[in-house]
Amino acid sequence: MKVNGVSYRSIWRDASDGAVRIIDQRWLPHDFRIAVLDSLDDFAAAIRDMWVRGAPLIGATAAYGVAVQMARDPSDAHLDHVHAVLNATRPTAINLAWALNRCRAALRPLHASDRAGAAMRLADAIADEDVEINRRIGEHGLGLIREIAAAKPAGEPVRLLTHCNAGWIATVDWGTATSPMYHAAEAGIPLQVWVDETRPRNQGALTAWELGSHGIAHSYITDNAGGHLMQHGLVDMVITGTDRTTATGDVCNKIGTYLKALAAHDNGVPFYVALPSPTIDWTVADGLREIPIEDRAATEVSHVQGRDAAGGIASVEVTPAGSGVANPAFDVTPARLVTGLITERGICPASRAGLAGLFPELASAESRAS
Ligand SMILES: CSC[C@@H](O)[C@@H](O)C(=O)COP(=O)(O)O
Repeated sequence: MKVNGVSYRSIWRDASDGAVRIIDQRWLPHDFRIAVLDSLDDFAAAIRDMWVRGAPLIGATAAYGVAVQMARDPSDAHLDHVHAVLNATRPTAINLAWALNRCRAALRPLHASDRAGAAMRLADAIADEDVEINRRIGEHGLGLIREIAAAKPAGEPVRLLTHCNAGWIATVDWGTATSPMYHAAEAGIPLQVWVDETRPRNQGALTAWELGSHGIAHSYITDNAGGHLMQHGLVDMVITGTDRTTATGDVCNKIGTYLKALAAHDNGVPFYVALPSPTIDWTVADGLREIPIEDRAATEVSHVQGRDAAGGIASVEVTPAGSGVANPAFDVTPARLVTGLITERGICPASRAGLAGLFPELASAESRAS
């Protein structure tokens, strides 16, 4: 997608020098900076400390991390070491383990001298596949938005609510929850997007930055505003992303998603989740009990980062000295609260049968493995 009129992906291998570059998301939406990832420490820090973030982008970054490392030392021992280091960076988004396992399984049978080239081709393929998956999610989600628009007086906007940033910078391109929005905008359907701020890290500001860059009307709202807006009939549909969805359709996503799903359920507002297939964890049946929830630093809650009056980026403390702080970063929305899953193969109910119907080969591969 575009930044100041120039097309970017969130991660890419630069044709000029072969280096892996990322949009360094720590400074957005205020500063657009690009960083090079080179050492294993760089890749691990980039994922752990959220220079890159969002489940699909975490997976693609890990794949490029493996590729760069295979050019340095293609041994079995180093492959296992890189897998272990990167896999330990963030526990909740399944795309990380998915990408690392895929890389290791593809590289292990190869002679060491063939691994560097194969690893880089695979990382490029994972990135390209992500773009295509998200484009297709956008096409399927567009159908839902069209239906809502068709039931409204001409010109009245479709009002969507989204949580966190499941936008193009959370993926390689397009985004998951935002892809239907970009497709709707291209189709000329007027939109009004309610963007949850998503404390503590305010990823909603990233979503607002993205939508603003593409001319999509939006309002940045506090996390607690969504229920009120739904009660007053001001939300036609909720679309969120997901960091891990179980084989039974439970959806793990950024903390606060569950409360939005409850409010949507109470108010009869459809609650859809944009789900790329690499985000399905076929090994998990009960999201609430089985998905590890990332416990992040207290400073993310006690402090807020933003632009100060002098134009610099500053961090200020909001909690009183001595207060305890807890920071669970994700929650699980039970499948019963999810109206549907928008995947690259179409929309299905949030259920084992729904997912297996769209992805029979993945569902059966898992049942063979277990
Ligand atoms: C397309 S991204 C889906 C999710 O990864 C997104 O909604 C989210 O929760 C991101 O969390 P983050 O902690 O910023 O990585």
